[in-house]
Amino acid sequence: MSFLRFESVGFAYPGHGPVVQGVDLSLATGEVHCLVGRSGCGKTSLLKLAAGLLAPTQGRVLLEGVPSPGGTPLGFVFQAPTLLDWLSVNDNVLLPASLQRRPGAQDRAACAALLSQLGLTAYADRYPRQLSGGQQSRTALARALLLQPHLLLLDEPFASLDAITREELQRDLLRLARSRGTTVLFVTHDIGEAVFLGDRVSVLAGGCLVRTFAIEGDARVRDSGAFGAACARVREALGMQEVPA
Ligand SMILES: Nc1ncnc2c1ncn2[C@@H]1O[C@H](COP(=O)(O)OP(=O)(O)OP(=O)(O)O)[C@@H](O)[C@H]1O
Repeated sequence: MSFLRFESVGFAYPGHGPVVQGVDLSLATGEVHCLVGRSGCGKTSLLKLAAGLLAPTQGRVLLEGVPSPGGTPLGFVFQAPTLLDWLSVNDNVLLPASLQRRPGAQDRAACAALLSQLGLTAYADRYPRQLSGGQQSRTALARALLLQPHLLLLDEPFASLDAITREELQRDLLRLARSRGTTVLFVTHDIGEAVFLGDRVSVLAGGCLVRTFAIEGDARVRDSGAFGAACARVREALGMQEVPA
């Protein structure tokens, strides 16, 4: 059984034409799947359909075999870190637990472990305005992982970061997702980011899934020829022309 499955999924916002059409896609448990596509092609809408924040107007979205949202715990990281200004890093990360109950020792231990794994321990008592962009993104990632979600949905979470910080966070994300067996659906505009992170990369255009590529072996190693070739295949599927120097 696939972990997350889109079956002939279509979606239209009320009073508008379709923004997602005929999407068939299955993610295996623990898979990191990247969605790339031009602005407005329906990536965020597809993430929201996976989360059950939108209901398909055609087809169905199944999470662990039942229509989403079912009982599967999931985490969502948005493009902007969306931290609460008036809460410390520690309390921002604990928020998903605080919304359900008074955080207990187990929640605090999970929070401390995530802060440590993401290099944030020294910043636990700071407020979001006292953090760099990368630290804010790490805090948002820690918060999304607090309740050990089975599915992590990320909508261009590192888009505003500089290249060095972005690469560090990509590695942090992969390390944490792999060690926990978390299934990840990651939206990005950045082809290199998609090829580096994804076990598979899907290309979305005009709300339709046009191609899915498996990324294997050396294709995951940045600067390798195979990585460049995989990026070129994705670029071609996006209909992007190579511009001669
Ligand atoms: N609430 C809404 N009501 C009507 N149309 C919407 C709504 N939200 C998004 N859209 C439209 O749906 C289409 C797909 O939007 P979506 O946000 O899914 O695209 P995207 O690929 O994530 O874009 P970007 O990369 O720019 O974030 C766009 O044309 C957008 O204008």
